[in-house]
Amino acid sequence: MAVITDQAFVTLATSDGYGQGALVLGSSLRGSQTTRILVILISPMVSQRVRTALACVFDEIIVVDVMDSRDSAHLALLGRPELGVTFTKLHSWCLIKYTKCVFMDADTLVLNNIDNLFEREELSAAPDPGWPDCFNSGVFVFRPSMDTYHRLLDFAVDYGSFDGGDQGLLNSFFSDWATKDIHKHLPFLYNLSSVAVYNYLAAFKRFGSQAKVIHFLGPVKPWHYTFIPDTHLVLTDTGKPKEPHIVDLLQLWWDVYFSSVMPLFTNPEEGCILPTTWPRSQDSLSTNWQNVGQHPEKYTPRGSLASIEECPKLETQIFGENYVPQPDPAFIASRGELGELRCPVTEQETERPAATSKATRGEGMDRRKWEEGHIDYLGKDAFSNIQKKLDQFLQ
Ligand SMILES: O=c1ccn([C@@H]2O[C@H](COP(=O)(O)OP(=O)(O)O[C@H]3O[C@H](CO)[C@@H](O)[C@H](O)[C@H]3O)[C@@H](O)[C@H]2O)c(=O)[nH]1
Ligand SMILES: [Mn+2]
Repeated sequence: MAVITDQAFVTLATSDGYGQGALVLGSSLRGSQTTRILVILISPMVSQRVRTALACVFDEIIVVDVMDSRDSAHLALLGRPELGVTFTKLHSWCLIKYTKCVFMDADTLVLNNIDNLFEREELSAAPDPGWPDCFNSGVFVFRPSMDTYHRLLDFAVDYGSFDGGDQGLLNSFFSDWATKDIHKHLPFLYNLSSVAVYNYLAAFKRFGSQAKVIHFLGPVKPWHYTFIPDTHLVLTDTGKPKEPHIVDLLQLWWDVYFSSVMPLFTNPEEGCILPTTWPRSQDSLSTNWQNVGQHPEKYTPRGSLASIEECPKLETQIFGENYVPQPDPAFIASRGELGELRCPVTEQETERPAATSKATRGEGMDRRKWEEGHIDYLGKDAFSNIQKKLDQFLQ
């Protein structure tokens, strides 16, 4: 299986939590037998322990500065105060030693080989489930280019992002995505958001088994749940299982975590235990995926891990010779406001939703309820209230 060295899957983790997600994503990509390089951008906040595990899964680990939109007004509208740091994704365009890349959020899981995405052009992405004329920025095909990188930063300074995160920015920048070229529309199955279960259950039941990538979009991520290995049960924060299809999706994620990621942490002092084979999508993930909606006992337990290998020595790389990790000083001088995009390292670590302030937690919960289809039409979600919010926003 020849590796194509000028093309890469790229993900991002600015904290250990998202690092866990990235480990599952990377393992699932290995399981899909991809022939592309796996790259992760991390912030200096990611712990050594998680970096060591990441080095077992990813070909290249790159430490980058965190960029933050610090756009609390728009992020509040989204109910996700923590997402300003997703501007850090923009660093992906600096990976110019690759000619083409596929960016994937750390909360995605690959069920089947998706290497054919590299046949697509920049910027190809799937529709966002909340507003399908926008693309979701959790999975997208792009061409690294310092020129595009600087133009994106420029654009961010001039116009900001309508949602405070990278998705708003990228949709404004690649603004003809919705209408210009249908080849740049990836099928929804390449970025099947778990909220689709609530949005359109019938379609999920009809087409869901063909999914290639699951995206655990929203404030509560798979690593926020508790997984009981003996029973393969996923528990929510309230202790009760959620909607059965969501539990099935979470179990897919946890199966990969349990079989491929946990062993990486078994003995961090003496290197880690590597799975001899990554679970292959065809004979494991997909089998379980076909069983979605069935009883949990139909899940095939993952094979046990046979041999112990030394974890490859961690090589944290800063970008290659041509990489410019920050805009050059002249650029900053011409754009004093660029400071707005940066935030000191100590402020980068985002907390899981339970640890956020009461006010923001309230907004997060509202969004979550909304996403789960529990909409308070007569109360706070009444049209008059939404209209008020829209008016405030548009002013
Ligand atoms: O503290 C953080 C937050 C995010 N990320 C990375 O940024 C991605 C996006 O954040 P995520 O929490 O996955 O956002 P979503 O819930 O998926 O929300 C949507 O909105 C975001 C902001 O616009 C977009 O980045 C997402 O692609 C889009 O799906 C993550 O997967 C990570 O790779 C971090 O590393 N650290
Ligand atoms: Mn995401």
